[in-house]
Amino acid sequence: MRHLHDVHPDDFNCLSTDKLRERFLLQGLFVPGEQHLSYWDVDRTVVGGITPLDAVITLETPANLAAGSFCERRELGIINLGGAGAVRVGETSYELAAKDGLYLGRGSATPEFSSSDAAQPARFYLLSYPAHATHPSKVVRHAEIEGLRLGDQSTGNARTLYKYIVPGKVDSCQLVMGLTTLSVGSVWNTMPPHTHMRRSEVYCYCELDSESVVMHFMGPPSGTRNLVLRDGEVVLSPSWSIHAGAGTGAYSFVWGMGGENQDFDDMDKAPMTALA
Ligand SMILES: O=C[C@H](O)[C@@H](O)CC(=O)C(=O)O
Ligand SMILES: [Zn+2]
Repeated sequence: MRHLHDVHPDDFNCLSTDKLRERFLLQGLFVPGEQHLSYWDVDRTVVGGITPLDAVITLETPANLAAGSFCERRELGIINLGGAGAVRVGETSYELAAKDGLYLGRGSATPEFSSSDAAQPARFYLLSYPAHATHPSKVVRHAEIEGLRLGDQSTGNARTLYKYIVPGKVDSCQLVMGLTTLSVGSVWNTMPPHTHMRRSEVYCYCELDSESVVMHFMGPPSGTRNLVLRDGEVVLSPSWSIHAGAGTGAYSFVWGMGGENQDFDDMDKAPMTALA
C-alpha cells in the first residue's frame, strides 16, 4: 500500500507540478481485475479502488495496518462507480447497482467484491478511517437519496449533491461521504470554495469521458494551485486547502471526509475577494 505523508502549507507553494501531483494525486485506482489502496497520514485515511472481472477480489489487509482484518479498527465507505456488482461480508451479500453505496462498521468481516458482468465491471471506490465504535453496516441506494440542488446555471455551478453517509442517515465514527453531479452546461464544483479545519477531504472524479479533464484547485485561499485530473483519479485535500474544480466536460465526483466534526456545514468559507 502506497503511503503518503503530510505537507506543511508554507512548503506547498514551493512544489513543482510533478511534486504537487506526487503529494496529492492518486492515479490508477481502477485497473480491471485489480485492487489498489493508498494510505494518507492526514486523518489516517485509506483510499482505494477495486475493479473485479470474473474473479472475486478479497480486500487485502496491508501490512501497514498491522491488523488481523481491514475493519479491525476501521470503518469503510464504498460507492460503486461502475456496472452492477456485489460485496459479500460474512454471510451477507450486498448487491450494489451503479452509484449505490455501502457503509461497513468497525469489526466487519473482510469484504469480497464481485462484478455481475465482467464486460461492464463494477468499480468499487473505497474510503476508510479509524473507528472507535461499531455502527451498523448499511446499504444506500442512489435512487432513494433526495438530491440537494446547489449553485446556479448563471454562475456555471448548478449541481446536485447526494449525501450517502451522514449522521442520522448512516451513523459512523468519522466518515462522511457522498456524490455530486454537475448539471449539463455547468462546470464548477464547490465554488465559492471553503476549507474545514476540523476535517480533511478526498475527491474522486468520475463519469468523465476520455477527452475531458477537471482543473482542480487546491491550496490556501491566498495561494491556490491547480492539478489536472482525469476519470477515476483522486485528489487529497488537507484541512488548510480549498478543494474546487472546473471540468471541460460533464462529470461527477465522490467527496468524503474524516476528522473530528461530522457536521456537514462546519466549513470556513473562503472569501471570493481574497482568492489568489
Ligand atoms: O465539505 C463538503 C465538500 O467539499 C463537498 O460536499 C462539496 C460538494 O460536493 C459540492 O460543493 O458540490
Ligand atoms: Zn469541503
